[in-house]
Amino acid sequence: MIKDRFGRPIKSLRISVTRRCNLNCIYCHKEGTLPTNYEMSKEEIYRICKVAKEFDINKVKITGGEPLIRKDIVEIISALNSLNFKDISMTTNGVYLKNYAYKLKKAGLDRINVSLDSLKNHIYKSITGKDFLDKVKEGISKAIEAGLHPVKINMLILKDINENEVWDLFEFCKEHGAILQIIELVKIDDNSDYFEKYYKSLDSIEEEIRKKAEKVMERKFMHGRKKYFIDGSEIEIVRPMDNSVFCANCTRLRITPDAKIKPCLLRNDNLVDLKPALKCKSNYMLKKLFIEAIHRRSPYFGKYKYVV
Ligand SMILES: Nc1nc2c(ncn2[C@@H]2O[C@H](COP(=O)(O)OP(=O)(O)OP(=O)(O)O)[C@@H](O)[C@H]2O)c(=O)[nH]1
Ligand SMILES: C[S@@+](CC[C@H](N)C(=O)[O-])C[C@H]1O[C@@H](n2cnc3c(N)ncnc32)[C@H](O)[C@@H]1O
Ligand code: SF4
Ligand code: SF4
Repeated sequence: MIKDRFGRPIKSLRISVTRRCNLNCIYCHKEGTLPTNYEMSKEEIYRICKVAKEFDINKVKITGGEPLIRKDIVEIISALNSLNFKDISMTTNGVYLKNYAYKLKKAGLDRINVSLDSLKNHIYKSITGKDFLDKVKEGISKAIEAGLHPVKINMLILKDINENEVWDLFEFCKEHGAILQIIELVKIDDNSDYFEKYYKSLDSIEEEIRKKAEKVMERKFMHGRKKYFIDGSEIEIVRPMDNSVFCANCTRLRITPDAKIKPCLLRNDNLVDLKPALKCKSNYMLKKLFIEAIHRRSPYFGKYKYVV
């Protein structure tokens, strides 16, 4: 298992297959990617994943923009499935999920995360810009029916907007057999005004959850995130902001839609462009660039941020 200079093993690849999206969430970090017209082909994604497997990277997450906007998304999942990853997952806004759930499962997708910040139509619309709440709910039901497991519901907490909906969303997840994932708003250059206005620390929410929990677990190789077990259901908490423990346990390498390795969500000064190497027949250069990108990783929050 390959490790970076800070002893962090590289266990998963997080691939943004597009930057395009059918929603317009006000807070969106677009996985930290920069605007581009280039979108990797299915073949390029496959080749990058094949090289990742050679480094013992056994988990892959497909994200966006919105991954279900790509016409060839089912073929992409099939191609990855042929590489025998232990875990293929996707994060989606769920708008197109109803039609895709069975096809994705059949192609080899193991599990799915669906973003849903509110169960109220007007709030959902004010966050995403679109009136698609019912479509997302239908998508979630189909994903569960199709056997994608687990289905996680991503709820990003915004002050004075949806902070009082945690327990409604928890009940919704319980009814559907899904896991609730509560997410802290992350600041990026593009959302700093929004951040000042709507950032909410998760301290009080986590404390409330902790008091109700029968059991707590830590995902050691996933940022040390905490999972709380309540009434036969689960809540996972994602708290990246100023969190050196989160970064110290970061085991992901990211791929941008324009075929660059992105060592950290919050940086764009250390990208490694794979496009020239993708033009070569052999994978030799690709492998060298993977090693270079792993070498460029450093925990963003904590004392090592500026180590080069
Ligand atoms: N700062 C930071 N945030 C991350 C990182 N990975 C995921 N996140 C955030 O975590 C939230 C949930 O991401 P998802 O795409 O649902 O996936 P995940 O929960 O990270 O991964 P799985 O548990 O494997 O499904 C999103 O807000 C992501 O931006 C990371 O490496 N750094
Ligand atoms: C960037 S989206 C891409 C996948 C898909 N379009 C979706 O919305 O699920 C992936 C996840 O990042 C989360 N996210 C977006 N902007 C964020 C921010 N500023 N802070 C924390 N999480 C964010 C979203 O809520 C979503 O769950
Ligand atoms: S659906 Fe996902 S990618 Fe699209 S704007 Fe919302 S968070 Fe961003
Ligand atoms: S180092 Fe920290 S901020 Fe950067 S990707 Fe990893 S967990 Fe996220």
